[in-house]
Amino acid sequence: MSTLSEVYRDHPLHLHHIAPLDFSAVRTMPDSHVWRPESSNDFSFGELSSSPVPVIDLGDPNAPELIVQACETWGVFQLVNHGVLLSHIEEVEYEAGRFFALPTRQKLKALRTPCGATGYGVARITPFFSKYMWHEGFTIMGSPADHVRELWPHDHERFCDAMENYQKDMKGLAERLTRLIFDSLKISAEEISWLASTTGSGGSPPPPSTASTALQLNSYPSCPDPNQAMGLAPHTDTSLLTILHQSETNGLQVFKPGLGWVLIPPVAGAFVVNIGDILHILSNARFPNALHRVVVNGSRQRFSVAYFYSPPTDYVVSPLYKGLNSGEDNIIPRYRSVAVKEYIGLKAKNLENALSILRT
Ligand SMILES: C=C1C[C@]23C[C@H]1CC[C@H]2[C@@]12CCC[C@@](C)(C(=O)O1)[C@H]2[C@@H]3C(=O)O
Ligand SMILES: O=C(O)CCC(=O)C(=O)O
Ligand SMILES: [Fe+2]
Repeated sequence: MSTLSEVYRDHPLHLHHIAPLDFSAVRTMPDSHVWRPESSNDFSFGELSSSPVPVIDLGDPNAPELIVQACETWGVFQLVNHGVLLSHIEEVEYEAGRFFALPTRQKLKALRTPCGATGYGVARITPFFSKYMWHEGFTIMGSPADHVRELWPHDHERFCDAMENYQKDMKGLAERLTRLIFDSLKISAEEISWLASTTGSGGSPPPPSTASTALQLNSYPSCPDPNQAMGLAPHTDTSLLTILHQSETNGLQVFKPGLGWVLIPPVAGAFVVNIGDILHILSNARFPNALHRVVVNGSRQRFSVAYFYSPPTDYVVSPLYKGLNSGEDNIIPRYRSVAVKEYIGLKAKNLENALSILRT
């Protein structure tokens, strides 16, 4: 089976000639980065909406129902009391900050290779937009050692340990959430045999989990003209689900039909969990794949860390959710089946039209 980085390497976007702007060197907005000169008219009142994205306590006995409800109405929720050590979150934020604070010529040593998916660079969705984003990223799949060894020859282990510990934590949490959501959708255990079992029965060790995962460090430098910039353009994630930690600066917004762009304010210690394209397909469109974007700030740099969790690359995704009541049985599938790696290829060519290509 191919790994996630191999699959992304098979679908290169030729971003290698695009390096992020040297944000520390600019005092005015280069035209290449100016969005919406016609003013901020799509920052609708949704931002001031009185119905915020739900904040759910994972220790609450009603958490499963609350999560499914949030998945249905928003495709996104915030999660507190999730059991992940605060020190692990802080270490990742600290190391990410240390990386992005390096001088540009240092960061460029970690620049993604021509077809590579990992390392320093612009967002993968960049070629689909005519303007550049006010953003720099660092993509990790497994160990980041090869990218950072050169930057800190005597001291790269701290960075690597923080990223690897955090990925372990995220994997555990993602498995827990996936199991909870699939149980609620009455999707049988055989259908998700790829999910590591925590209740290894009969003394046999649980099967190795082969989920596809990636970690993305995001930095949005402070911007001389935030109203004309875009931190991260509107997109949905390619994952089953994404677990995001944002620093204490506002910026993340989700699009809710009928409401507009709604701010997801940072809540101390919370994760933002959002539904990606793959769970949207698996749920037969019962759960929306949350469309989200990031706006930038005039005085503060913003950071976030996103963990993308998906089934193995050769897993065939199909609408498994058939309705909860017998009357709803045999609901018509809205999408045709698609292997994870095939879907990544469709997205590399078509971005948000990838889903409509699969529509039955
Ligand atoms: C596992 C993933 C998920 C990726 C691609 C690959 C590594 C980097 C991820 C992101 C991170 C930034 C937004 C996004 C839209 C982007 O441009 O790169 C994400 C994308 C996706 O969700 O498709
Ligand atoms: O920075 C954020 O809050 C969101 C990042 C994001 O959407 C992503 O990495 O896919
Ligand atoms: Fe995203």
